Amino acid sequence: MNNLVTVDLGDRSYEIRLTAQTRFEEFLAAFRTDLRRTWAGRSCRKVMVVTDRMVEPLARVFADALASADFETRLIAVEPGEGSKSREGLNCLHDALIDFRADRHTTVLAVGGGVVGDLAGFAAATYARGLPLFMIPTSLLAQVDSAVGGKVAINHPKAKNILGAFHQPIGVWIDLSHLRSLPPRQLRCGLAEVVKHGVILDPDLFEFVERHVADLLALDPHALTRVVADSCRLKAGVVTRDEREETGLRAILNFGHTVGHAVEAVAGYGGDLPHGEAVAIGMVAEAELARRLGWVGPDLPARVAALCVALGLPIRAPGLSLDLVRTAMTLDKKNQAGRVRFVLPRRLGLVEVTDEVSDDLLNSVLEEVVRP
Ligand SMILES: NC(=O)c1ccc[n+]([C@@H]2O[C@H](COP(=O)([O-])OP(=O)(O)OC[C@H]3O[C@@H](n4cnc5c(N)ncnc54)[C@H](O)[C@@H]3O)[C@@H](O)[C@H]2O)c1
Ligand SMILES: O=C(O)C(=O)C[C@@H](O)[C@H](O)[C@H](O)COP(=O)(O)O
Ligand SMILES: [Zn+2]
Repeated sequence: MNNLVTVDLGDRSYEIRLTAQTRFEEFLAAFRTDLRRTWAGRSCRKVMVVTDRMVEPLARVFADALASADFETRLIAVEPGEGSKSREGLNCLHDALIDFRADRHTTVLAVGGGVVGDLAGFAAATYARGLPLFMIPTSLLAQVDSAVGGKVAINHPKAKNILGAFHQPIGVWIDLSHLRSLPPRQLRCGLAEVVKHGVILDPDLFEFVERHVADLLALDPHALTRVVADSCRLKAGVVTRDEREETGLRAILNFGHTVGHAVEAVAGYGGDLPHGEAVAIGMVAEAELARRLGWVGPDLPARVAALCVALGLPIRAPGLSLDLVRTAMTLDKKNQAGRVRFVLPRRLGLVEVTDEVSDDLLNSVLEEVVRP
């Protein structure tokens, strides 16, 4: 087990630990260490384990390990998929916490992908004004992105993640062996966010993914370790400097997401366009916007598109309504004074936030995205 990275946020700092195979004594020791750092966690005797039905068997193993270490545990499994990141899903967790007689010393343990992490995290942020949250991300997307940085949320039917909070975990436990059961399509979704990290911050990471597509899709441990470790470090570096997206720095993590979140919302949560695929479509569209603005030459959008295709990710969302996609963008959280903002590349490894994309330019790029 390696301590991968410390997310340095003063008294809310936490460790991201990476292992190739969980040893439960090590997990329990790390969990206890992390609990001791928080006032509520110091007296924690109860743990609410939140998972989804696909990941439930794995979550049960962690719940059993905690029970054998004298924690009173309760496990709740939501339906898998984006549809659970909803007000109904949140109600279900709040009801379970009430039923469990959770108090402010009860810890929420999220075991699952980004949906479980965001949903359980928002339940933890809102119950009794904030419970300690520990994350065990089990999808690649959650390991490289969503378990890091404290954004927790549910969706509104019209806007992704619009009901949410910043609520940092007290610890993150990443076990690469959990990826063995992950469906290949979900593995690809995680790689989309890795490509994003390469484009916004790290040309070496981007080129590494270009060279190791087959290894990554085959779950080669060295290739996986590299992309998970680099992604966590890169994201932690951004989050420590702009935790709440106040200075604008954190917004760079939203490359591909202005278009991505809009097409995801219009396609319908729990439909056939998971987040990672929507991000791939969004990155290709936004790289093309940068080209048409003269910010980059043709090479960068071509490489982003080629890499997404090589990874088996879609780069178009044929048949979606352009009008609905435009309307969804009006609810993007980065908007200011009614203007839609984009994170666009200047070169590989460098991006800039802009609201200077004309309606005509945006429409012409989106027409290609949605063309049947
Ligand atoms: N908070 C953030 O910073 C942040 C960052 C990126 C994405 N997100 C959010 O994350 C969500 C997407 O996360 P995701 O891609 O993990 O989707 P997900 O949570 O729906 O997981 C994808 C599927 O894989 C299954 N699964 C997960 N781990 C598994 C495993 N080890 N073995 C077998 N099956 C497994 C799940 O049950 C689910 O069916 C979106 O809601 C997105 O908005 C949040
Ligand atoms: O952590 C961030 O900040 C991100 O933007 C990471 C994104 O990959 C992630 O999808 C996040 O949930 C988007 O945040 P939002 O504020 O645009 O909802
Ligand atoms: Zn994302």
